[in-house]
Amino acid sequence: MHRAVQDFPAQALPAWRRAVLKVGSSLLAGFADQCGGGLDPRYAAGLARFIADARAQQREVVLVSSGAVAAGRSRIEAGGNGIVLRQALASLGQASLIAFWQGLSPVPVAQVLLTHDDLRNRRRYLNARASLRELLRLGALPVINENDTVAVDELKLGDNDNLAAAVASLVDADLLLIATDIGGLYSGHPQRDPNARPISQVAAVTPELLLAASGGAGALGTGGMRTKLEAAAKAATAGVATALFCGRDAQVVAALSEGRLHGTLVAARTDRLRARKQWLRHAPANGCLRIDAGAIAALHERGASLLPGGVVAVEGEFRRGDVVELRAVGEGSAVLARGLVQYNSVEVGRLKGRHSRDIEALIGFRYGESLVHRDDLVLLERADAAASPGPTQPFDDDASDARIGPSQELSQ
Ligand SMILES: Nc1ncnc2c1ncn2[C@@H]1O[C@H](COP(=O)(O)OP(=O)(O)O)[C@@H](O)[C@H]1O
Ligand SMILES: N[C@@H](CCC(=O)OP(=O)(O)O)C(=O)O
Repeated sequence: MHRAVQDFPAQALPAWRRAVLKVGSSLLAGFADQCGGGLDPRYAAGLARFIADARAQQREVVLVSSGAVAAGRSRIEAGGNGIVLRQALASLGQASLIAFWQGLSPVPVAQVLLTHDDLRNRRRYLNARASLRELLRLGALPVINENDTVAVDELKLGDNDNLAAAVASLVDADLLLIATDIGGLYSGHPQRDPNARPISQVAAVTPELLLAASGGAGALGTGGMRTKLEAAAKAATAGVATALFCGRDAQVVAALSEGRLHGTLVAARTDRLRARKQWLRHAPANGCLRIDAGAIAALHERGASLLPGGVVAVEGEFRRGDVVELRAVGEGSAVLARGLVQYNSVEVGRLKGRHSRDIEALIGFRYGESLVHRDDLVLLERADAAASPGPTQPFDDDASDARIGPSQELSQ
């Protein structure tokens, strides 16, 4: 049965500025005839060109790349497919995988290994996010893989499709691109079901679709189309659209740079920011920051991040990555905003009222200039604020106006 990318007519790729591109083993490995089973650049080169084109268009790409196990297999004689063997092979192949992408990338590549546990833990999640943002700011290409050596059972995301969806949410991407060895999603297994039809657009990932995609992976991949659809469903919930396409077809890959997709587009179910802010609105808070009038105006009028200078008092005990409420000074004042705090309560206690350039001098390190970044902050309507529970601790009268920092502290 002939399955071709022509099954998938061109459609517009949603506008994007930051994307996560996932490249599966099926595109990188398995051409034993030419590469002794190691990594083969024949398809990866086109994808690397797409990444370079994106950079030239002032866009950012984070790469999630499989292929470590396949690369490991080419370095050592080992039969079988057991989990411990795969972990060892991933370890043997990971350095080659990074070297492989570096050989194709005009900019420095950076290795990032993650597990599910890293992304479930709010502090490690924030740390990973900050590192990835910094890598992008520096102009590097982050190349992410699952940390297979330590990832088993509940630590494991299990497949890089789901890892890519988690990363898309982690880095606030507006698009998830999944390159694989088939044109897109079919209504049945494309190699086994003669009646399988191509599906160009998916408005919602239904159980029926998941069933249609459950026919298993190709010879080299792990998840098959099912994990790609599961990943797309997760991304959709986080407000990110997913494009599934054939990374083996040079024209399909080149068309992406021009905003055309030949493949399957899974729509986002909500706006990305709305999904995040919705979560923030309802997540339980562990503390409260009392902020001054300058800070309140900056948050409302300029959509600013909260810098230390605008904080007057700290209430409750919280850790980096916890949700805190922002309130004006004064008993009975309503919750104005909620957000993820970048420093713990002791650190914020030392930083309050001070200029952000002094952060390192005051606490010995620095995660960034803001206490609550504007991307991690939701301003509440009056109705939300009224519904919020009261402060976790009584108002701290020790905070004197004399310690309030300059309002120009609240930048961005
Ligand atoms: N409904 C379906 N539509 C498309 N592909 C499917 C479907 N069901 C199963 N597949 C299989 O999924 C494979 C892609 O997944 P996989 O082998 O895991 O690749 P990767 O290494 O890119 O993750 C396809 O080559 C195809 O054989
Ligand atoms: N972490 C493994 C990849 C696991 C995986 O999801 O593979 P794939 O289905 O090819 O994307 C590796 O690097 O080999």
